[in-house]
Amino acid sequence: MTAGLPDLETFRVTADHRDRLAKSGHRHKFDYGHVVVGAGPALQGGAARLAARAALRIGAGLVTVLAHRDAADAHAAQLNAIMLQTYDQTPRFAGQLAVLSPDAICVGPNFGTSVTAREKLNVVLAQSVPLCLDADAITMIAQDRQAFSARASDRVVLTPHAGELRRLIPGAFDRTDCRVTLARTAARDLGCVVLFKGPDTLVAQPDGTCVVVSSDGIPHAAWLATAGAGDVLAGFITGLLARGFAPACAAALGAHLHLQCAAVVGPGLVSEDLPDALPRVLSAMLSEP
Ligand SMILES: NC(=O)C1=CN([C@@H]2O[C@H](COP(=O)(O)OP(=O)(O)OC[C@H]3O[C@@H](n4cnc5c(N)ncnc54)[C@H](O)[C@@H]3O)[C@@H](O)[C@H]2O)[C@@H](O)CC1
Ligand SMILES: Nc1ncnc2c1ncn2[C@@H]1O[C@H](COP(=O)(O)OP(=O)(O)O)[C@@H](O)[C@H]1O
Repeated sequence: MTAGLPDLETFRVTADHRDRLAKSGHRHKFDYGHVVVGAGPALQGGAARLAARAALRIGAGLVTVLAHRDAADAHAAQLNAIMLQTYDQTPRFAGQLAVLSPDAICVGPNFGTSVTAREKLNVVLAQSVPLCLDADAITMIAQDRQAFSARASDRVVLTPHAGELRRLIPGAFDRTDCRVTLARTAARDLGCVVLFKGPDTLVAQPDGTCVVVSSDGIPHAAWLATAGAGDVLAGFITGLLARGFAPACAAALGAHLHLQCAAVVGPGLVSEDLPDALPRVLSAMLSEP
């Protein structure tokens, strides 16, 4: 248990997690899953690219950024291993998504909250694969919570910070400031896995299960308070979803690895550094007996 968070299990990496994170044998890239990251407005693609790079670093076999054609030049100039697919009109977004046939999808990081962004979010919600919904996706869900709850399930992970969680469950914030209660309330009311970000990250499930991924004792964790760190976390989680980790496990393990990356990078950390610290973190973790 963690101080100040009674009755809460602390997330710990197990041998099974390590086995499943490793890549070995004769498997090929398609065996490790395909992540699609939905991107937003043309000149604001950085957050989607951060998520995409994080998903690739955590071992998804393929990662594609799906963007409007207007944004293609900006993305193409900055993507190499990550693939790029475009659509020319919002109605074609669904068709392109079907062609890509992802194993997990991330939407939210600078996705926008326009009418067309909402149409695309609805297409994503209709997919049967695991989803990580962050940032602007959460803001849109908060505007029509009932419709989301009717479609949500525990294959969906929402990753709100405190501002976003308040939008999702404003009434609960009037009743309590207990972060555990807030995370559990959101998971129960929305019917999906909720990762509540903060120095202590909470992962709650609709059945009330809740684990904490604590930053206690992790050097330099406070350097995660920087723009884009959450976008990277969304990418880590989506990559783990594509690799077949169950949503609550993907969320907690993703948050754990995120903290370990901060410890490796240290002071001066910016969000781009986090995915690129993952090889050192994974090498150390996978060589543990
Ligand atoms: N490099 C990039 O392109 C970046 C893009 N970003 C995108 O910018 C968009 C807006 O996201 P923001 O979160 O900045 O703005 P939001 O407006 O969604 O949320 C910020 C609001 O929530 C409040 N708040 C309360 N508790 C908070 C907490 N613990 N952490 C953060 N805010 C808290 C803030 O005071 C503020 O009013 C998203 O689409 C996001 O993905 C950001 O992730 C930053 C980096
Ligand atoms: N002081 C801190 N200690 C540990 N982790 C932190 C701290 N501040 C922020 N984080 C982590 O950094 C990430 C920030 O995400 P978020 O607020 O969504 O930022 P952004 O929208 O800029 O990407 C979350 O994973 C959060 O848990």
